[in-house]
Amino acid sequence: MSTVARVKRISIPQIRNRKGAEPLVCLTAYTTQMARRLDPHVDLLLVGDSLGMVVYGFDSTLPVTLDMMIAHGAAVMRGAEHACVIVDLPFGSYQESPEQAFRSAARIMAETGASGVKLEGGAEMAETVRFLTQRCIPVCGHVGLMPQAVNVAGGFKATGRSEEEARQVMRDAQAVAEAGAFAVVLEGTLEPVAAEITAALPVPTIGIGASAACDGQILVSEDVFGLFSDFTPRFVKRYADLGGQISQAAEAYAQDVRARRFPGREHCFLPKGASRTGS
Ligand SMILES: Nc1nc(=O)c2c([nH]1)NC[C@@H]1CN(c3ccc(C(=O)N[C@@H](CCC(=O)O)C(=O)O)cc3)CN21
Ligand SMILES: CC(C)C(=O)C(=O)O
Ligand SMILES: [Mg+2]
Repeated sequence: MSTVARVKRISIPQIRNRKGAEPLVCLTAYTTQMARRLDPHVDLLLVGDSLGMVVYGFDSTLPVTLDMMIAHGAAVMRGAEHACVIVDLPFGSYQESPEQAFRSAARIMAETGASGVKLEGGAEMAETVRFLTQRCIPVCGHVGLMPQAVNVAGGFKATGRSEEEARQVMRDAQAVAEAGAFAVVLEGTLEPVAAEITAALPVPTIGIGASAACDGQILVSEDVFGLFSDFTPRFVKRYADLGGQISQAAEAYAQDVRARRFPGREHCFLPKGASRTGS
């Protein structure tokens, strides 16, 4: 046995056991470098299919492929040692049948080393959630505003406004939890509905635009750091303006190159004995 002290990764049972305890801190990550920065501060990193919109510039998450999710999932795993890493199943990779979902999820597990997968859907996906969890694949549910359903919903719209919608989201959350999901993401859901669902479920709810009543919170990291501005959902709080800093840095670099201020002697490979400071 190794005597070297190593950081042990947060496990799926540890995430599940945080129900009603300290809030679960979650963010998305798509790259190794971002994962490295976030890893010490979060409980869970989600490799979200939102990368289709944030990284690839698509106007929905529908064009995202399983191969893209696997490439980014593996990249995030190379940068994260402490956080539990979960990968989204992309549109078209799981809706057809539990068997299709298993084949896609098994590729994610084997080829990325992530601890579990997330899939969108409620009661209609409960059978699939059970099929995966009974076959060694931890599943996180995702109900309420489901971005892969954008064409059915007619936009990215909050849900739970009518009594009927509220009952639907509750039914969906309970169905996936009952089917074995270790946690359920609640997106774009009115506060009283999110509070009721959180009280009813035996597993943690992770909210995005679903109020402080949830057992945890998640946001898209690029929204949090000011690196994405195509749109800003009202549930986003921005903690930095890295996009503005990149613009300023690019402008400064361009000015330096045009004025021949960059590169300086310290950036050059010089013959032996040449002075770096003199001219
Ligand atoms: N950068 C980013 N952040 C996200 O949170 C996110 C993605 N991308 N891509 C996938 C989905 C899409 N999401 C979205 C996108 C837009 C709104 C939005 O504009 N909502 C409006 C209300 C729209 C309505 O109700 O008609 C808002 O004011 O929040 C919400 C969630 C959440 N997800
Ligand atoms: C925002 C979260 C919940 C997500 O599904 C994603 O980033 O794709
Ligand atoms: Mg997603």
